[in-house]
Amino acid sequence: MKEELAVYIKELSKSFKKFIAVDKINLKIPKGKIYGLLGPNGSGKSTTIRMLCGVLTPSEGEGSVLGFDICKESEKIKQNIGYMSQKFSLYEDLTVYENLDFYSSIYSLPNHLKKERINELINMAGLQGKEKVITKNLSGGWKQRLALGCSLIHKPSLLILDEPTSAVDPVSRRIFWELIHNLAKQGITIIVTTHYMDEAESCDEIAFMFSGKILAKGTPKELIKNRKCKNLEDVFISYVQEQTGEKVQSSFNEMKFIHNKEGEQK
Ligand SMILES: Nc1ncnc2c1ncn2[C@@H]1O[C@H](COP(=O)(O)OP(=O)(O)OP(=O)(O)O)[C@@H](O)[C@H]1O
Repeated sequence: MKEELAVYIKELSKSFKKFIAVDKINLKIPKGKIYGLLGPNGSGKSTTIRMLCGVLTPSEGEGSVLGFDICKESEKIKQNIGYMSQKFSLYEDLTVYENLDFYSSIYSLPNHLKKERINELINMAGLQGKEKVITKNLSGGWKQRLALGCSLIHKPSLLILDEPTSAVDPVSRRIFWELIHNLAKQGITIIVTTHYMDEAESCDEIAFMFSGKILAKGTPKELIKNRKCKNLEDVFISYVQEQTGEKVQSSFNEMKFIHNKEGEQK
């Protein structure tokens, strides 16, 4: 049912002049799920996310995020979601505590709730003992967890993560994903874009984007089983080959195609 969905979008498109960046996509994301948006560079993931966050007006289509209309109620969407990108949006010269305090002011958290909420997030992110450290002196993994804390300061029920782990080491990626799973267990819906197949496999559902379209969606297990492939990377490559009629030479992430001189596949 529609009200059980955190995100519902129908035939959503975005064009920049004549270029179609997102082409009639449909998504239904149930509350409390971790939903992965996958696709090579330029496939339309960030444009989709920007429309879901209410910062970019769709050219066509309709939809709602947390029950708010994406075309008419973008301000309400912005107030009710958490967003974190690979750039982290932290103030490097402020301490860990001051960054959280700053975000609590942006979201107008009442003074009597501030301290408690900041302490909750410091515990959630494992940042105890680092409250007074200047942010620029933190490693990438710590900055990432602080950025996650800042994005949760107003207790959003939907968290949108745009390539959150692309700037951190493998150990930090694993710790970060443990935090994400804990948040989902608390009922927070999570939408995450990623290039990493292991991350895609730990999502409840995924959609694979290519050239602005969604080529396939479902649970990782379903997709692998239905396509009779050994892993998700092979599933996606097989969909791209079917769509383009060309052979994919390299990994999903780079998507290089093999042509012969006549433009036919080798
Ligand atoms: N404001 C804009 N004006 C013109 N073209 C744009 C604009 N924003 C995005 N595009 C184009 O739309 C396409 C999709 O971009 P988008 O950033 O959504 O892809 P992506 O899948 O998020 O890729 P990446 O992983 O590199 O961020 C790209 O070809 C991009 O150049």
